[in-house]
Parts: sequence; structure tokens; C-alpha cells
Amino acid sequence: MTDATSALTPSECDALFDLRFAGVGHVVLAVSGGADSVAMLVLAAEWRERRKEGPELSVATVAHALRPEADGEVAAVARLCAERGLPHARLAGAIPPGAGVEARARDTRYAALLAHASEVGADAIATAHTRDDQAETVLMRLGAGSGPAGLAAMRPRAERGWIAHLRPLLESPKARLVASLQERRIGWAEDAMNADPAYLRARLRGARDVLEREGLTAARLGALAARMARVEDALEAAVDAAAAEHFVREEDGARLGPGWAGLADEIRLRLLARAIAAAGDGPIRLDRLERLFARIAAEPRGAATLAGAKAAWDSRGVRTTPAPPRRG
Ligand SMILES: Nc1ncnc2c1ncn2[C@@H]1O[C@H](COP(=O)(O)OP(=O)(O)OP(=O)(O)O)[C@@H](O)[C@H]1O
Repeated sequence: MTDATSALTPSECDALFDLRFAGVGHVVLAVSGGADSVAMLVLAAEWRERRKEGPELSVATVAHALRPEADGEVAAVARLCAERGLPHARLAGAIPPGAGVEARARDTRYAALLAHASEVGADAIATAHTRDDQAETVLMRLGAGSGPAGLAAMRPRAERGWIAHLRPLLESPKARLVASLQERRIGWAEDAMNADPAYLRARLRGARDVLEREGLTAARLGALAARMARVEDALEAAVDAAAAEHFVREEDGARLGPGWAGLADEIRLRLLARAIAAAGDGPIRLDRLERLFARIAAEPRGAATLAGAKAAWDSRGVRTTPAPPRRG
């Protein structure tokens, strides 16, 4: 019998890693020393041992030098790897002090992990995001008023340029990973930042019991993300198909033909975003894009700038070109 707080069984782990690590040659496991990533390390090593085949596994820890106890934590991960015959790398990832430490730590971490993966010839990295992390991400995106792309949250597999980013535990409750470590009497490090109310993620974690009582369970929020991922992929495929007919790339931007106006709003909006991206230079905020879209619908002709692009429209459609540089 398994419940929401029991250790993952060997057959559950086999199903999980068989699926998520299929077709991979060498995966670098990103292990911080926290419970989730130590569980990923231990369970993946056991899986590999049972299977006797599958991808090469290695482990990397990024040393952010943010906390004095971090050195001991890296050493503990190195020990776990040595016991399992897995190579372990300690990667430098010092972050200069300042605001937005969470985002800067993340950028530094992925840069270090990707550089290392390239050095050792890996074709994938794996992080230990859990179903609880996914649920928090969905709540944060709801709070930001995100559309389907945002609500799809993290993907179990995402392509980061030449490398795949795998999240094999994305559907696993954190409690089951903790139970898996407790069953094996393996310890882990606790990061105080995880409970620091200065961070929205930590505050949402603190509100978890209340949310669960109101039906906002991690299981439902995780299922919502998976459904939104399906919606998002279908929409993008539909936009690709519509683009073949209505989107013309030009030397300095793009043109949306008159047939664009007859398409469904969401497809039109996404084609408009592509046309602006073709001429512009920056990320496009959805609310601004929606405002421009509303203007185009309301005014028979006009022009506006957005994200480094100028969009001009009339009865023949929309034309985007790079926005002239601002004076002053
Ligand atoms: N110092 C680290 N070294 C190696 N891997 C790490 C480190 N910190 C985090 N990771 C990996 O990233 C996963 C997510 O960690 P965490 O939730 O702290 O990240 P985050 O700041 O929310 O960033 P993101 O979710 O965007 O990756 C961990 O489970 C682990 O696999």
C-alpha cells in the first residue's frame, strides 16, 4: 500500500526514471544537498543499479557561498556520490550581494550547470522539482494573471538550446521523497530561505494547509498545469499552421495579411506577438500586447510601438518594423 506520505516504491521509481530519462546518454543531476535533490540522487542511482543500463549519471553541486554551512553540505553530497560510484563536481557559483538574490542565484546556477554539462559531454540536466514546487509555481502564476503558457508552469522536459532540462520528480509529492530518505536513514540540509517570509514562495508554502482545506491541493494545481501545457502546445501548433498562411517574414520585421483579421482572437494575438518579436528587441508584456490588440480591433488604421517594434495597421493587415530610436 502507498499513500501520499509513504516512500516511493522501486517499481514507481522504475516507471518514473524509465519515462523521464528515456533516450538520454548522460544526465547531470543537479543536487544542492536539500531533501528533494538528495532523494533524486539516491533514487536515480538505485534505479540505474537495478536496470544495469540506461544513461550515464553524474552529479553537480553549485556552491553559491551564500551560507557558511554550505561547504559541509557540498561535502555530504560528494560522500553520497562516492558511496554510489557516481562522479561529483563542485561548481563555483558565487553571487555578488544585492537585491533579487533568488533570481540571480538561479541564473548563476543554470549557467554553471550548462557549462559543466557541456564540458562532460552530457545531453541533459535534471533538477528535483516536486509536485509541491509545481503547485507553488501555478499559484504564483495565477497571482500574476498569467495565460496558458504561464499556467503550464514547469515542464517535465524542456529544451534549453542544445540540452534537455529534465524534472523527473515533478509529479512526486515532496513528502514521499522525504519518506524515501527517512526509510534509508539518509540526512539532508535545510535551507532557511525556504521558510523565509520575505519570499512569496515561502509564504505560499506557509499557507498550504489553508489552501488545501479550500480544495487548492497540490494534486489539483499540478493537474491544472499539465492540462494547460496541453492547451499551450495545441495553441502553438495552431499558430504555426496559421502563420504558414498569414505571417510573412520580411527583412526588418513581418507582415500579417488581411486574412489575419478573420482568425480566432487568441491565434491573432499570438501571431501579432510573433510579428512584434520579428521586428523588436525585447520581451513583450502580455497586458501591453492585449492593449495594442484592442486598438487594432477598434481603429481601422493606426500605428504604435511596443517592445522595440513599430506596428502599423490598415485594411491590408499589420506591418511591423524596428521602432525608431527614442530621442532625448
Ligand atoms: N546549489 C545547487 N546546486 C545544484 N543544484 C541545485 C542547487 N540549488 C538548487 N538546485 C537544483 O534546482 C532544484 C530547484 O531548487 P530550488 O527550488 O531551490 O530552485 P529555484 O530557486 O526555485 O529555481 P528554479 O525552480 O527556477 O530552478 C533543486 O531540486 C536542485 O535539483
